[in-house]
Amino acid sequence: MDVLWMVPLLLIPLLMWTSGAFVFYFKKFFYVAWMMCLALLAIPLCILKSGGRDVENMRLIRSLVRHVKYLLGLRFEVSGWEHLQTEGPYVIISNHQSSLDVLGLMEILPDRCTMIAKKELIYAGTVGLICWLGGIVFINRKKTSDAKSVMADAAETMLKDQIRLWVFPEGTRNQNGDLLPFKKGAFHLAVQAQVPIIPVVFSSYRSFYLRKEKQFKSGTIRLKILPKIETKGLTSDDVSDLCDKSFNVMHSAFLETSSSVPQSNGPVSH
Ligand SMILES: CCCCCCCCCCCCCCCC(=O)SCCNC(=O)CCNC(=O)[C@H](O)C(C)(C)COP(=O)(O)OP(=O)(O)OC[C@H]1O[C@@H](n2cnc3c(N)ncnc32)[C@H](O)[C@@H]1OP(=O)(O)O
Ligand SMILES: CCCCCCCC/C=C\CCCCCCCC(=O)OC[C@@H](O)COP(=O)(O)O
Repeated sequence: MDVLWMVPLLLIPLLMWTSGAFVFYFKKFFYVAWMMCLALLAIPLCILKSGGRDVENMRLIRSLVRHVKYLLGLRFEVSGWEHLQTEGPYVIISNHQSSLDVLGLMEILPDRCTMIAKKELIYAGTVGLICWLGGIVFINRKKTSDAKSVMADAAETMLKDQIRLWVFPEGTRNQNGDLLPFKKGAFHLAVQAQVPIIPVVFSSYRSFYLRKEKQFKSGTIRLKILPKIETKGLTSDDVSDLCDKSFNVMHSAFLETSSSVPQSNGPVSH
């Protein structure tokens, strides 16, 4: 009889464990904490290897992050690898749904490639420091003139140091099931440096990850690398057309890959 009162006590954690919201918070917390720990490990390794801020550190960061997808029950299906076989600098543009995008980015990140990010990221503890060591270019989105001049410098550095840059042209995270209109920075950057743009599309996360509904199941993400778009000979007058053209190819690819995303194939939590 005495043990009967323990039944609800045992049921509560069991119910929490099987509830979607618990799994959501647990996986989110684990993801952030694990990335923070990995960054802590990466910091001394990067400093020992390159002595400080260097795009080459991204190789090490990439190799340390690759296993994280397994821990979260995520799978990537990549297509269009051949489009990344382009010599020299280029600008990669992709849609941006969540901080989980970092996992897909690290799946396909080419050598000598770093990112453009909001400046607030530098304050994200060990992750912020590893972003700085990896050569990430920080911009102040609230001050367009500052952001433009940082990106103009980045165009010069790309050519001088043979660096590739990954930009999220939506300018913010977006999980509304479609793409946001693109900001122009990525296209000015590519035109100023006269380098090609390689569009990359992540399929919708909505079949396994819903922030508002607190759902984070196992799932498959399709990553589609699209053919490069040349910018040789283009000027700032062509930026709007280039932006529209890039949006259109990515939008079609987003709708196509997202409609055929397989449902979760790992253990499903409700
Ligand atoms: C082991 C380790 C574990 C841990 C491992 C961690 C790994 C580390 C992974 C990190 C991963 C990072 C992930 C970060 C993800 C984000 O931080 S996303 C947010 C930051 N990124 C961005 O915002 C990029 C996209 N934004 C842009 O490009 C925007 O254009 C800018 C530059 C911010 C400007 O913003 P805006 O003023 O709101 O934008 P916009 O309407 O485009 O431009 C206004 C005018 O300026 C003009 N303009 C814009 N840019 C330029 C330019 N560069 N030159 C000349 N004119 C320009 C436009 O043409 C426009 O003029 P009109 O054509 O209308 O006449
Ligand atoms: C205040 C700085 C941001 C706090 C970040 C918390 C620490 C994150 C720790 C581990 C996650 C590892 C991946 C880190 C890269 C996440 C990049 C990211 O997704 O930044 C958000 C930015 O794209 C758009 O921001 P907004 O949605 O416009 O706002």
